[in-house]
Amino acid sequence: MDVSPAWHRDAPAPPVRVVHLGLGAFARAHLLTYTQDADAQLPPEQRWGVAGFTGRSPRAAADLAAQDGRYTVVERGPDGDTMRVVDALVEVHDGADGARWRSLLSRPAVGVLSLTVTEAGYRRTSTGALDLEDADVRDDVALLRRLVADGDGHGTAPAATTAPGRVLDGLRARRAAGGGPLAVVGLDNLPDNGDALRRVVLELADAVDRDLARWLQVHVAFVSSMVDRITPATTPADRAAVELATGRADRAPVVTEPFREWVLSGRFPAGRPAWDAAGARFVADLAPYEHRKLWLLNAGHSLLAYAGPPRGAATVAEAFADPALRDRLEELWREACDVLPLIPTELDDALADLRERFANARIEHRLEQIARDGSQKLPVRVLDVARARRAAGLPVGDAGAAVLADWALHLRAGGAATDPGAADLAARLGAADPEATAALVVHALAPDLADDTALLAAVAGAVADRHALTSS
Ligand SMILES: NC(=O)c1ccc[n+]([C@@H]2O[C@H](COP(=O)([O-])OP(=O)(O)OC[C@H]3O[C@@H](n4cnc5c(N)ncnc54)[C@H](O)[C@@H]3O)[C@@H](O)[C@H]2O)c1
Ligand SMILES: O=P(O)(O)OC[C@@H](O)[C@@H](O)[C@H](O)[C@H](O)CO
Repeated sequence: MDVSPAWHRDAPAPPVRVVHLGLGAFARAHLLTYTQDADAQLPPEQRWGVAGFTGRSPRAAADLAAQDGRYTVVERGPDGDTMRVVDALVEVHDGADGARWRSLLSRPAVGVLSLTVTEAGYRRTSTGALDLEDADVRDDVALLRRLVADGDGHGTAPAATTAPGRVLDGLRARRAAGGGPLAVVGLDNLPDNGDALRRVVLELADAVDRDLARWLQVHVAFVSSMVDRITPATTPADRAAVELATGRADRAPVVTEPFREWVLSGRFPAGRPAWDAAGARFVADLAPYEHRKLWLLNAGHSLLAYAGPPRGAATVAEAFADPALRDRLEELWREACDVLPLIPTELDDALADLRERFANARIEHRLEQIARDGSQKLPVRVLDVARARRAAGLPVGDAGAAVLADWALHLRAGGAATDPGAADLAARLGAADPEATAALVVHALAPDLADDTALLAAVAGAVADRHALTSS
């Protein structure tokens, strides 16, 4: 594809050493800025160039290819914007390009495979296992069995469909080519995302070829990471603002907040960018960091996403400015802090940051975006807190229970249209009474808590309160 002269590089592109799946807004605002900053002091040939593949639609690849992978990151603070061009993305491809995917992942020089494919992209059941009943997963099993049987290293075969399928296909090609060990890094909002990936990829490998599964266990390190940077979907107004400020039409800018955080845990057997030089932290125990992020920021987002729209709010900042929602949010945060094993000052600092970040009205983070796929998000944002409170012998958190009630109402109002994982539940909710609604919701999201009478009563009570409000 012809690259517009406005986007020509000033220096040669670095070699590909990271392959990334999921070229969404977040990867562009987070992984790629950390990688660029990590490489800043190195000559081009020693840098870690990133090859990006789209997860589903080819659109982001087409937009970015026209700019040689370069794009503008707008850091939008409460008082103004700063803009920078990111150069770390050196190749962009449609994820359906199986041949290029296999070829890059076969190279010994590629040391990292990273992913941002959304929570739903892991294709897990409610127990965290790979959903082997999923039709796309079944198709991937058949494709991968054929490829293993053919001994096809790169080939012209079509790409796998699912993210676990693509990861396994790339690793299969790497093994066939003798490409050596590799680190696979998760950057989605899931606790222990590296382990979640390991599980679905290994379960898929078991279904495809046991030898391949054994090779993975020895040669592939799955790295978990907690990632944080609020990055809404880019709007036409964002693109217009970038063109006005830079004089250059950008088809793929991202708008993000100034704040960013990355904490990783795991091994990198084939090296990695010096992300620590850019502020990332490497720790032995990631759990407290990811719980802090998921139980405070992400759970808070979900609360606002389901409770905000019925009160007229469309964005995080609008919902955060509503005193009633703000009270509920502070209560939700107290319930989570009760079971977060961090020192009080660290929690206070995180909450102070969150209050500032949620209040940033210049970041237009739409609640409808956050509300999608609640069936995948609420288990790790809200139900894990309920579990932790139960294990600690603490009373059920009413603010957490109320999020589940609001979600049930959101599904009844058509929310399952953007949450395929909740379609069955939404069909069963119908006109169920509060007790039946609570039982259905808790059973769908956390079967292990289905006998928790206190939780069921709290959710039913919150549903009844909402019914009373709408019928009064
Ligand atoms: N946006 C944020 O503020 C933010 C912050 C922290 C973490 N994250 C994580 O990053 C993920 C992506 O966020 P985003 O803002 O880039 O979203 P986005 O909608 O811009 O991009 C989503 C990406 O995931 C891919 N994808 C979607 N569904 C998929 C599927 N079923 N299989 C494979 N790939 C799939 C898409 O192709 C796209 O590349 C989030 O779901 C979250 O887990 C986002
Ligand atoms: O990106 P999602 O869809 O997993 O969730 C929406 C938000 O809660 C989330 O993106 C946050 O903005 C993000 O996790 C901040 O780091």
